[in-house]
Amino acid sequence: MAANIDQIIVVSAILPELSLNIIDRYLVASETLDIEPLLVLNKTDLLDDKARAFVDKQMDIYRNIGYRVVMVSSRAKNGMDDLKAALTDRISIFAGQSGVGKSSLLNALLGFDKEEQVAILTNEVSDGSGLGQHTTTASRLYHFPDGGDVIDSPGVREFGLWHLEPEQITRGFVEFRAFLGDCKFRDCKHGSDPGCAIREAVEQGKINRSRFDNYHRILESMAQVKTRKNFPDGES
Ligand SMILES: Nc1nc2c(ncn2[C@@H]2O[C@H](COP(=O)(O)OP(=O)(O)OP(=O)(O)O)[C@@H](O)[C@H]2O)c(=O)[nH]1
Ligand SMILES: [Zn+2]
Repeated sequence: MAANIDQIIVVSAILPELSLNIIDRYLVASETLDIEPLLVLNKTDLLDDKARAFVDKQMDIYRNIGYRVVMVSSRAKNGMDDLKAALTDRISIFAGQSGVGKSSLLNALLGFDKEEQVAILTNEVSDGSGLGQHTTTASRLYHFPDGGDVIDSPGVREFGLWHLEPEQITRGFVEFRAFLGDCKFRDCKHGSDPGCAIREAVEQGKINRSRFDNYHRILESMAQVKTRKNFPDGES
């Protein structure tokens, strides 16, 4: 599947919440799959000047490490030309937390009418798992009227990192790579280890602290999942 996909459209929005931790998770997944991500911030119609400046600054964290960012509103139809341009001639998949507006964006981009929207919704409900592991629903390929394609399958919209090794998580933070060989100890965990080049880069402002914090949060949450798997209590 991954072989056909050119880019992962990572959709986020200020509502339900703007979570950089979740963005970082999708970026790690994209980097591990070696598929270029595009960050799309939807619902810009909800931002006043102050909120917009705040969100823009958060997105700078990602622009500064080479990621593309597009700000849109599927409701107010702002920024949609930028998004269309990024989708042209490429096969994309849309990913992101529930409620950020993936369906709204796809419907707007595909020019779907109400009846077709109903068909897609029905398709989604039949999935149920949300994890993509037991998905029987077939993926569909849609053509955007202005060029480009999207592969849509409920299963690939929200994917997890649980199957990754800690080293893959580390490599998934692209701006860490330049420093990785410089840690004093080869098995450095990039925490409070002495001579950690990653932590030093954070202290020198070369790596953003929020990315560093999220890196450790992701590792911690994975360690917890692994513990639960090794010591199952009851059914789960
Ligand atoms: N204000 C505002 N609301 C939006 C915008 N786009 C979508 N919404 C609303 O956000 C809610 C969620 O939109 P969906 O398109 O269903 O979100 P989704 O990401 O597909 O959610 P799941 O299907 O649960 O994965 C709906 O109430 C939409 O009307 C936008 O640009 N601005
Ligand atoms: Zn280190």
